[in-house]
Amino acid sequence: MTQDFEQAARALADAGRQLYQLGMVPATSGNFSARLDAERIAITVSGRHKGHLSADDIMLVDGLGQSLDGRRASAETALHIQIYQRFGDAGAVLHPHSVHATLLSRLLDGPLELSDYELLKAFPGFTTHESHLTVPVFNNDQDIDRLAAEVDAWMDSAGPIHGYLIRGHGFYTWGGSVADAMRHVEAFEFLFKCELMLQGVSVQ
Ligand SMILES: CSC[C@@H](O)[C@@H](O)C(=O)COP(=O)(O)O
Ligand SMILES: [Zn+2]
Repeated sequence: MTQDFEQAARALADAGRQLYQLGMVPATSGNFSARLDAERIAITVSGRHKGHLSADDIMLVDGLGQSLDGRRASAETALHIQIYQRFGDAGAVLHPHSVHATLLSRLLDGPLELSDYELLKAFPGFTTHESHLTVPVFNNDQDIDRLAAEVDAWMDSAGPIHGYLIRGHGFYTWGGSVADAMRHVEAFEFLFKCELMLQGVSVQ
C-alpha cells in the first residue's frame, strides 16, 4: 500500500468537508488519517477545523505516531496507530463526533449489538442481513494511551469489528482507503440513527 502525500491529503480534506456538512465534526472535533506506506501515516494536525482542511493541515507521523515534521499531530493519534498496528489492511481511519454516536453511546450500558439490518452488508465480510456486528462502547478517557490499550485488549478477544464508540465523544471506523472508511461512517451513522429511534429517541 503506497500512495503519495498530496493524494492522501486531498482525500482526507474532501472527507472532512463532507463530514462537516453532515454535522459530524463540529468545532475542530474529529481527526482523520491515511497510511502512505509501512513507515508513514498522513494525519490531521491537532486543533485544525476538519471542515476546512488544506494540505498544510495534514502532517506525517511514523508507524509509532511520532511527528516527522515537528508539528503536533492529533491528540488522538494513538487510537489511529492502534488500528494500523492491528489491521494490516487498514489504509485510512476516520473519527467523527456525530450527534447520533454521541447520544447513543450515552444511552448504552454495554456494547451495541447490530443484526437484521441490510446495511450490515456495507462492511467487508458481511454478505447477508442475517449477520451480527458488535460495536463496543468505551468510556471516554483523556489519557489516550490508556484508552488505546483498552481498545487493543478488547480486540484481542473480539470477532469481526469495524468500529467502536467512545461514550459521550464519538466513534472510530477504518477501511482500506478513505473512500472505504467513509462508506463505513455512513453505514454506522444510519445504523446509530435506527438504534436511537428504536429506543424512542426522536432524531432528525
Ligand atoms: C473540539 S474537542 C475534540 C477533541 O478533544 C478531540 O476529541 C478531537 O476529536 C480532535 O482533536 P485533535 O487534536 O484536533 O485531533
Ligand atoms: Zn475526538
